[in-house]
Amino acid sequence: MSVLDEIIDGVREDLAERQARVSLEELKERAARAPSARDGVAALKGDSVRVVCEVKRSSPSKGALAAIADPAALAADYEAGGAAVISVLTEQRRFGGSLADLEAVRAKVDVPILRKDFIVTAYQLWEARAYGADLVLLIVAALEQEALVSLVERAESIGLTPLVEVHDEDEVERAVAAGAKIIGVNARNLRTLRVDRSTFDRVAPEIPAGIVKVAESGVRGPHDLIAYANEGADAVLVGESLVTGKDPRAAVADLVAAGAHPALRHGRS
Ligand SMILES: O=P(O)(O)OC[C@@H](O)[C@@H](O)c1c[nH]c2ccccc12
Repeated sequence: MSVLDEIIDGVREDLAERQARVSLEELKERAARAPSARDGVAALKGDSVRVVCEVKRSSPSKGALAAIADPAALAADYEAGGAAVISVLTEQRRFGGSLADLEAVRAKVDVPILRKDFIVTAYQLWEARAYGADLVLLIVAALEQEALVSLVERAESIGLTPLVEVHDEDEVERAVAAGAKIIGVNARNLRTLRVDRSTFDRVAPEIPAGIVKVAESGVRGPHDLIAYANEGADAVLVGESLVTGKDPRAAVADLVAAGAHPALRHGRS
């Protein structure tokens, strides 16, 4: 069984527990009271390269990264540094996240928030909205095509912007067929957990113009952002290097400044 399959098995067990505790009706009522969703597409596309900053305590490949006692304070630092979107990992077993983290971050920042999890059912979309997310990650490798199509539609119908994650050319085709407006190319293969930064350059040319392109994983600093931008990235998604660094606010500001350099405006659609 691949790591991805193992993660999803755990996600389904935890999900079943929450579903037994909280009805879909309750979630929908809570979602109706949540502030309306911010525009995820607008946040990720513009003249400068946008920076998505992730709240991530641990990962299957590296184990514990950072304790992050106060995820909202970290998110506020990200926002002050110029983050366009904040990604909150809510998967518990491997990434140490929770919906409580999402709720805490929502209460603190104004920028759009991405719920980063392994979403396999519409119930999780309602959770995302109920706890204040504006975008949701949908991982092509984790979903049958029919499920992907219906989750993209359902997410949009409740105001969420899906960020559809791919690892190769075939998955781009599936993401496009599902109607993705934002495609994230993850340099970390979720089956092997290996990071290969050349993935973006190989896969991004298959993404049709007009779809927002996000380069995910392996960004260590401004030089990686610049490389991804030169390969056509509209945005980058950064976790580990921010949560393990000394000054996340300054690190984000450095990335944002690099992404605002006029020379990078060429080549992006
Ligand atoms: O920590 P990094 O290498 O900067 O990567 C962040 C992000 O891309 C990574 O956390 C991620 C990308 N896709 C995911 C899917 C599920 C969980 C996590 C992820």
